[in-house]
Amino acid sequence: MTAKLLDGKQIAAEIREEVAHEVKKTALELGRPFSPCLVAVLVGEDPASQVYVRNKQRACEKAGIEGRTVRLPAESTQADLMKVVQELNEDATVNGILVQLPLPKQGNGGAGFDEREVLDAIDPLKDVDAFSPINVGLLMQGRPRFLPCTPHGIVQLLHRCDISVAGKHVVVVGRSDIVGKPMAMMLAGRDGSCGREVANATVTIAHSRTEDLKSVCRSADCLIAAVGVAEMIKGDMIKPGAIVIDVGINRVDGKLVGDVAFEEAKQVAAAITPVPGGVGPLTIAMLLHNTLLAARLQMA
Ligand SMILES: Nc1nc(=O)c2c([nH]1)NC[C@@H]1CN(c3ccc(C(=O)N[C@@H](CCC(=O)O)C(=O)O)cc3)C=[N+]21
Repeated sequence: MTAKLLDGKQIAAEIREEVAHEVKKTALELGRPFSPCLVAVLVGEDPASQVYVRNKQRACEKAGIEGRTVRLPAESTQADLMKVVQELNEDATVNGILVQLPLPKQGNGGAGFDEREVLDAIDPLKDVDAFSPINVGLLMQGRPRFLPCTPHGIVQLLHRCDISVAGKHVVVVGRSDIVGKPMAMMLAGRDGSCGREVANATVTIAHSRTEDLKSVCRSADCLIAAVGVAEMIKGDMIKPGAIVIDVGINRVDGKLVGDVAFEEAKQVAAAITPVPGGVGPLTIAMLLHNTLLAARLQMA
């Protein structure tokens, strides 16, 4: 038996359609043009970041969202970047701000950028990534404003595929601020604490220092791989019949591969997300969702 493919691309298209519909509906209700505006700040010329920002721009257009990109050279200073963020905070035509990560290592006169200072400076009401301390704190307290895009995309995927993790053991491999940590909080929450039906899981956060990672992973009814190491999760690390969510986006010999050894895993799992076409497209869909939400919050 081979695993069912969880079609993130298809679900992302549905969500983007819903956002587009909501944007149109809001314009009708307001009786005036309404087009939320998302600005991505891209420092330097990292090819992967360029692709992502381009995809995001295209998705925005189709949803009736104005997508703009502010480009800064890799040699910019911290002060240059802080000034851009301040200007976008103060610009009432801008609803959402996203500073593309990672920032180039060689920037800021060779010293590198202070990423935390930049994220801390983004207006929490425009923080569509939900990386600012206020939005992280609200999520931790179970009263989120914006949900971080990748974990929220995964919640939507599970929900829309009728997969319940309530009472089940979820193992999240990876403890990043962007995916691992918020993912764990969202799935462990009470019903509705994240405004979503996917909750009440028993969650383990595993990482590079976990002893006997294989046994921990094998105990998972739902395994979420967010480590950033190509094909690290092998078939024998998966419980037969488990749900496997692959968050990895690794470029190997010009090909995109996940954190899960897909061919092995699909022989063992009940359902699995592919890479590409899994979690990645959902991240973008939830970014559009957050941009619409930001525009609404700023009207109120
Ligand atoms: N402030 C910030 N917010 C982010 O959300 C953010 C970021 N910085 N930096 C980089 C990562 C990465 N990321 C991806 C989103 C979509 C795809 C995506 O759509 N992937 C397609 C394939 C795209 C391709 O072919 O390269 C897929 O998986 O099917 C990938 C990667 C968002 N990130």
